[in-house]
Amino acid sequence: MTPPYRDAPAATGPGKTAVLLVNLGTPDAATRPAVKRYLAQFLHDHRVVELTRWLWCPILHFIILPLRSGKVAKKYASIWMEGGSPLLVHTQRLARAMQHSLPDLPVRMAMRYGNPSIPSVLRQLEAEGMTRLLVLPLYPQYSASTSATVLDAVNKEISTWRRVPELRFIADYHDDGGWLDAMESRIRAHWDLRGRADKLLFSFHGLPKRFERAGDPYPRQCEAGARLLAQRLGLSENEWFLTYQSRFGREEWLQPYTDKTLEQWGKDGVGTVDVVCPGFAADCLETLEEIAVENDEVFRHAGGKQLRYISALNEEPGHVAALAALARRHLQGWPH
Ligand SMILES: C=CC1=C(C)c2cc3[nH]c(cc4nc(cc5[nH]c(cc1n2)c(C)c5CCC(=O)O)C(CCC(=O)O)=C4C)c(C)c3C=C
Ligand SMILES: [Fe+2]
Ligand SMILES: [Fe+2]
Repeated sequence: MTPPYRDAPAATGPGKTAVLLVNLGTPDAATRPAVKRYLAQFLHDHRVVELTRWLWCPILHFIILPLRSGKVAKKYASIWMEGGSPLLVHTQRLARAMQHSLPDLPVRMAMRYGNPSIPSVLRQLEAEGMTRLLVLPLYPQYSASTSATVLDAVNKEISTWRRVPELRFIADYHDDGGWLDAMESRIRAHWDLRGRADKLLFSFHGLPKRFERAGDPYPRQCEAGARLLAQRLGLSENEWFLTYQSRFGREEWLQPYTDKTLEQWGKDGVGTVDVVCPGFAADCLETLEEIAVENDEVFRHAGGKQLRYISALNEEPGHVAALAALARRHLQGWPH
């Protein structure tokens, strides 16, 4: 029987170290079929939906994909940029800027779901002679549903290679000094421009509560990072709050929920709120639409005056410097 391994490309030099940035992924177009394709790949990942196939597949194929894809495509259309989905555009710009900061090795980006896929980018790097790989998932806080599944996809691809690269993986950077500096500057820059709101809300993507009970460190890392930022910003306990957004399905997710909190604050007479989403390295549907549009409506409808969304770090220089320094630290001891 022929072994299932791909031949190693002929060695052409001493081997290369490469950095791979990975983000979640996004549809190729703001259309129903493209969103359906993307959601189907995403929601078949067992790290994301931990249900047995026989139970989940009928729900996914007959209820969720048909009902959700069109609705979500319209939301994507409302935030689409000239170069594509904001998540893709900002991740591409970030990777390009990081390449300038790390000129002596290739810096590439891939998406866990959709394009450019992890296998396609890894094969390109392999063809260029890559023998050492640093994987940096663009998630400051570790979760099995995000960071771990990136490693799964890398391992799945290289499990078919005869010569696998040496591998390093950055699991999280929620308390990294450089990243905290960048986040702090981002918030202060917003305040310099628009003044301080009555409250600063740290809104993180949610997870099923079940994941926390199973030992996922994500909520602890969200809390630790938000507290460090609040301290750096000199905020007292009643000036900031942490919530979780983007609930999916009927079971309980991490609480307190962002939308319910904003609704209550609107009713309680809180006038203005600044919302920052430190879990999102790049702006995307969950920030530009869910926070800046949907939750703004929730807040104002309940009586609030104004919700000001503080944009993600995206490709801004402080973010690039922080991630380049983080990568350099993890590359120590490797020739490049
Ligand atoms: C179904 C369960 C989901 C889990 C668990 C989950 C965790 C999780 N997601 C992010 C980051 C992003 N999620 C985004 C979109 C998105 N997330 C889910 C579901 C889960 N996420 C869905 C179904 C979608 C698609 C949109 C929708 O149908 O509502 C995005 C935005 C992508 C974009 O194209 O803009 C990001 C980013 C994290 C960090 C996380 C766990 C910590
Ligand atoms: Fe299926
Ligand atoms: Fe998500």
